Formats: sequence, C-alpha cells, structure tokens
Amino acid sequence: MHIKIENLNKIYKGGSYAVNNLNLEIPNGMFGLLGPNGAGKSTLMRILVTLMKPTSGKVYFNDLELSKNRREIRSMLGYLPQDFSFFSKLKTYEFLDYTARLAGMKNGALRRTAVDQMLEEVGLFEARDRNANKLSGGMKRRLGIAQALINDPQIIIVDEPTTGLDPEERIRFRNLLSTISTRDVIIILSTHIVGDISSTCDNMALLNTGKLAFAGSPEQLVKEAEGNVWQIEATEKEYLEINEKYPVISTIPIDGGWEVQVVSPEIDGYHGKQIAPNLEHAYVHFMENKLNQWSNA
Ligand SMILES: Nc1ncnc2c1ncn2[C@@H]1O[C@H](COP(=O)(O)OP(=O)(O)OP(=O)(O)O)[C@@H](O)[C@H]1O
Repeated sequence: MHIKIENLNKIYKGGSYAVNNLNLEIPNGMFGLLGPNGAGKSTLMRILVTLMKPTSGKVYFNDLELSKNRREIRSMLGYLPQDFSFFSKLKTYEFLDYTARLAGMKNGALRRTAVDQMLEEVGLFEARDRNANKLSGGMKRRLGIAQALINDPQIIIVDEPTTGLDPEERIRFRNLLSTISTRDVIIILSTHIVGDISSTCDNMALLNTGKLAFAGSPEQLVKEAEGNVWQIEATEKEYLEINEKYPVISTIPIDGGWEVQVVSPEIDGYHGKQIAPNLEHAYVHFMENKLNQWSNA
C-alpha cells in the first residue's frame, strides 16, 4: 500500500487554508504526522478517511484516486478519530460486536471469534462485560483502536490517540501500534506529542499552518538540528536572560544556578557546550529557527 497526496488544498468558509498545497508520499509502516495545534492534521485525516472533500488536489491509494473511488477506499480504512466516543449503554464486547456488524461482518460465529481475538489483542478481554463508558481513558482508546482494526484494514488512521493518557497507557498504546505496523499496513499517526513519533515511526511529516515543513525519517529531522542544541551552565541572572532569548527545552538545578538546554545556532558567550539533538530538540529547532527564517525571508 502506498498513499500519494498531490497539490492538496482545503479552504474553509472564510477563506483560510487548513491544508495548503500539500504534496506528500506515505509508504507502508508507521507514519507520523506532527504539528502544533491548528496545523491542519485533523483536516488532512478527515480528507483521507473520506469524511471531508478537499477544495482541490488529488489523493491516490495505490492506483485508486480518492474522489472517484470513495466507497472502495472506505472499505480499506480503519479510523480512530480524536473525539472518539461510545454508545453509553453498550458493554465493551457489545460495542465491538456492533462495529463489526457495521463493518459488514454478517456471519455471527465468525464475528464472535473476530471480536474475541481483537479484545485479546488490545488487552481488553477481561473487561469484555464492563460498560464501555465506564472504562478508563486508556482502555477506551484501546477499544477505539479495536473498532478501527476489526475489519482488517490496510490503512489505519489515528488522530491524537495518546492525548490525556498517563505515561504507562501512552507506552502501552504506542507498543500496540508498533505491533500492528509490522503487518502489511500503513498506520498514520497524527499527534502534537513528539515522543509518540520518536519511539514508533519510520517516516514522518511536519505540518505547520497547513503547509508541509518537513518530510523524511525522524533521524533526518534530528540530523538537521545538529550544531543547534546547547547545554549551558547559567547563574540565576543568566538563566532569566536565556529564557527570554532562546527556546529552553529543559532546566535542571545545579550548584550556584541552572543547567539549561536551549535550541539555537549560537549562545552569545554563555558558558556551554553543544550536545547531540533528539527529536524534541529537532522539532523545536524547526519550528523556532527554520520556519521563522523562511517566514522572515
Ligand atoms: N470546520 C472548520 N471551519 C473553519 N475553520 C476550521 C474548521 N476546522 C478547522 N478549522 C481551522 O483550520 C485550521 C486547521 O485545523 P485542524 O483541526 O485541521 O488542525 P490540527 O492540526 O488538527 O489541530 P488540533 O490538534 O488543534 O486539532 C485551524 O486554523 C482551524 O481553526
């Protein structure tokens, strides 16, 4: 499976571009879509899952063009939306059985087996008789991914799936997606949480104000930030200045002041050394330095 997005635009009423001339290719495996709030991620997801039509441009799923093959493409998709909610009266098992029926699984015996297997896979088998709306936040999200996977989709699209989850559930959810991504599928993971991408995705794109700011591997993005991350030993007074001047990534108290990590091409004579960037540094480098340079050019 391979997705190709060509010159895609979405203009909402009022004239603002939520997606702005986007060109992007998405190969098999786990693909991360990263960007700040309002970058256009949800709009792009909704276009890909056929819930919204673009203003212009084309999307190909292999050879199938989206606007001409909506029904066929829909049958290949599983979607976990950002605001996924449940039917309040249904038990966990009943909910998944219901979505399996909606997905066209008519044979009762086969459907029951598929539902039980899926509940096992997402770690909810023990909770099968609990009301879906009484599950914890992380369990609800796992039930959400179960409903997206029940018809064995080739493309799985998950929008901000780890927002609001505690660290343990976040890791559990990421591991679940990683396991699924070893199959012959595309998983598109939209997030503003850098850690979701660094631990799981082979390829990624960075969106900002509807435009593509970067496409490649997380390692490539990290490489672009080399030479731009500094660890500074600062006095209290210097720390206050540094905080005004540069994006500060972390601060640790040390004897007589602070050890501060900043993202910047230079540090104006402060006492510091360059350190190897990680994806969080690289994301900040891109948003703060590169994009500002472009918009000022
Ligand atoms: N229905 C709509 N009508 C008008 N403008 C919209 C609509 N939906 C989104 N927008 C605007 O389009 C832009 C992109 O929004 P979108 O929700 O796609 O971004 P996002 O990256 O998913 O952000 P978030 O993580 O906050 O959902 C934003 O400026 C938003 O205000």
